[in-house]
Amino acid sequence: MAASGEFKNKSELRVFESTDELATDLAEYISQLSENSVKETGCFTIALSGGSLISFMGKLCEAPYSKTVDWTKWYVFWADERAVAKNHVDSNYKLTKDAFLSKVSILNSHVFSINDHVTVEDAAGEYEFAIRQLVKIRTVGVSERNDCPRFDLILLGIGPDGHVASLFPHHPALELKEEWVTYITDSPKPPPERITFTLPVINSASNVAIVATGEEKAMAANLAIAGSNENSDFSALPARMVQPTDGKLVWFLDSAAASALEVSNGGSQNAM
Ligand SMILES: O=C(O)[C@H](O)[C@@H](O)[C@H](O)[C@H](O)COP(=O)(O)O
Repeated sequence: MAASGEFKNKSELRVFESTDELATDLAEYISQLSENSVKETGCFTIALSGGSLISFMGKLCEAPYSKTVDWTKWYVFWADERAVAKNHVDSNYKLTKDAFLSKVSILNSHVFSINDHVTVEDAAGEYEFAIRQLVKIRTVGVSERNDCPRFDLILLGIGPDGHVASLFPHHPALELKEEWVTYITDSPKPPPERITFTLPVINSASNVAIVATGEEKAMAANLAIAGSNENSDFSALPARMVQPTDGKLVWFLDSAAASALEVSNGGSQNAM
């Protein structure tokens, strides 16, 4: 690890010289969270995003994790999903299945993908209903603060514009307080129709990890992590609004994505 830093708001920054190093540390981080959660609650609930993030899950499919992780206790969700057929090249389900799910022994009945035969609005409503049922039977934990589902880990990517999941700058979806899952039909990043977790759900997670690699993410990562409070328009950068209430946020950056940050080695920094 090239550098790391703890911030006042309990978030942590990990910077890596290479994406291979990042993927190795990410696998260890996820494996550890899985082990702790299975010990505590008997299961591990993880929500994934799309994009390059999934390519960094490959190490989890290799030794030692392929053998040490108790995959039968995993429950997999999507923090956002495109409203396309599950076998479509744009589907996050397809992306995750090809790169990860097809290589580990997670039970099919523990994988919760969206209904791709209905409208995006209905898909969002059905997805939220399914999660509400799983909270009722305590498969998914619940936040004591606001009855939101409390996922053990939500894995997010970040766009050059600072979007996370399918929550884009200045979008009304950022304001939602009651809904757990919503839908958009105007995504600036194609395809246009998507479902997405809302911020209350993301910020109710026990752990959130944001993974960013490449120069094109450097500005958004810097603004989100070290942006000055003068720029109080948080809605301009959804990634800055990821502040888990009773959870921990860890940033995984390669050196290119961290290139706009001045992070002293191991030093602490004022974050957002
Ligand atoms: O479905 C999506 O498009 C994603 O969930 C989205 O939030 C993605 O994670 C970021 O856009 C980063 O994508 P890249 O890492 O591929 O740039």
